[in-house]
Amino acid sequence: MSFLKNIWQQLLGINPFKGDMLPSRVYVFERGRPCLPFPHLLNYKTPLSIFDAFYTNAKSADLFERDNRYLYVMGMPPVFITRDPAVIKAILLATGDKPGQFDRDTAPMKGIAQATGVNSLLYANGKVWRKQKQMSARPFGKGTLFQPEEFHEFEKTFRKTIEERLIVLRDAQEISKQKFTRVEIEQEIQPIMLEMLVNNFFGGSVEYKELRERYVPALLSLIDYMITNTVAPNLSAIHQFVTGKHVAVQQWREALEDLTDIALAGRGEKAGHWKNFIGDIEDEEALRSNIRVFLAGALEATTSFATWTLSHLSRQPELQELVYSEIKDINVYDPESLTEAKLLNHCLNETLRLTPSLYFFPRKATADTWLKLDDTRKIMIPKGTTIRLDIWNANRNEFFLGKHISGYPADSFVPARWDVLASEGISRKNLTHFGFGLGARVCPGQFLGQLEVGLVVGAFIKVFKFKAVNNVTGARAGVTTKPDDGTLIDIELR
Ligand code: HEM
Repeated sequence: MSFLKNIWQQLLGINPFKGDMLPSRVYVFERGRPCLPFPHLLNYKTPLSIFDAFYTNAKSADLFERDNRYLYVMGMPPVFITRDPAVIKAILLATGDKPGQFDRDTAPMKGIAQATGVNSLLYANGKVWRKQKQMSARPFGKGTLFQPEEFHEFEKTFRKTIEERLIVLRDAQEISKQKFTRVEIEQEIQPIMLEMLVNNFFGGSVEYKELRERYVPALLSLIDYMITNTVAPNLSAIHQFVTGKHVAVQQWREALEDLTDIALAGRGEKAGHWKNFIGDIEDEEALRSNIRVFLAGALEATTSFATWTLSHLSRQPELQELVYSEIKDINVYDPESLTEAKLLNHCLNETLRLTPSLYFFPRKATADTWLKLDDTRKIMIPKGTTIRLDIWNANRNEFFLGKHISGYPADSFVPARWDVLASEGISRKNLTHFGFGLGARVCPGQFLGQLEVGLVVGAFIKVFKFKAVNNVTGARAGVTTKPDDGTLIDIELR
């Protein structure tokens, strides 16, 4: 029935949305766009261009129509893309497990779920998600992680891990007798991030060399494979069969399983953070699913966050020096010191705004849903609509975050904007950027991630001055975004 209704509306050009303002339509074939407005084998590696394809021909004088677009074809429910922060905020706050609320659309994560399991906090919806959420609320919450004893234990072990790895880089620089060493810092950050999670957070025991040589490459290849497998599962299977790649895929999966075992090993003696996972775990497989997601997801997201911060700072030597003078005498990054390191915090916040790690959030409308955007405007999103919340473009939306509000253009990296906003009484609480999400499905790892990234970036700035090699760095987008040059920088000892 809805198929016929959709076809009917599509042929007659009837807008399926209702309300005080309506999204505008995108057609499959239009001129002047960077690519087709859906992922296929030729464009799936450049998802940011797919979003651009939605907006390229949006010429309406009405801002809402330019920022909110839909594709409506072949009797399928509409695909709705928005870069409008007000709409994104309303949808995030109306996402959850209650009847009629928006669900996470799991379609873009099908490949990921094949490797991690379907019961994880990331993939599940409804009751299973709620259970997982309850299980992880305490151990990942700010109240637990930032308890003085808990915090100091992590801060110390995290810092030790980071210092040990930076010493290797520093020694290499000293031995070379060169003023600068050129490095793709992303490769150095990845194993550090995994080490902090597996050894320090979960109390596991794995050698750094093994992390670097086996686990990081295996996880990255598996993530890449999972993305291809989501876009074109059948072609991917044929490709594996012909090239013999299935043997490699099997090895990557085994590596993820082995690392999951290592992370789980400390559970019996309540090592690392395991003491905070209270209560009986009824579903062991669901727990394993979550650990797999934490390992792969945290490696991706924290690396993205840290590399973007270093990449931005590598282009602003004066700002780098200001952050250095702020933190040079800080030896322990306890909550007080971290709060005092205001500029470092602004840099982290600005990084996640301008170059968010998770660049889109997928949602699905489970019912015809009326959304209230503010006191006067509302909009109805029809049941079955596939929703893509375009965080990358929303976070740089000039109208919401630009010069007239924050004193600086929205598409530039200016940590000082957060001072301007604060002086006007606007904080992250009321001026949303979506770097860690919002609402019920907000990132459970945000405090852990923020702590890890703050420590890595702070420690790095204390040892090195660094300069970008390339004048301009674009974004590479897969599961997360990263600087497309691997964060290629020249580092110099302080
Ligand atoms: C520091 C870098 C990180 C960033 C920028 C980040 C970002 C995000 C964002 C934006 C979401 C919401 C996605 C949505 O609404 O669709 C999310 C969800 C999630 N994150 Fe993170 N994350 C980070 C670190 C971590 C860490 C360290 C963990 C775990 C150890 C983690 C685990 C998760 C999980 C399981 C979800 C799904 C939550 C749910 O659906 O209820 N993240 N993350």
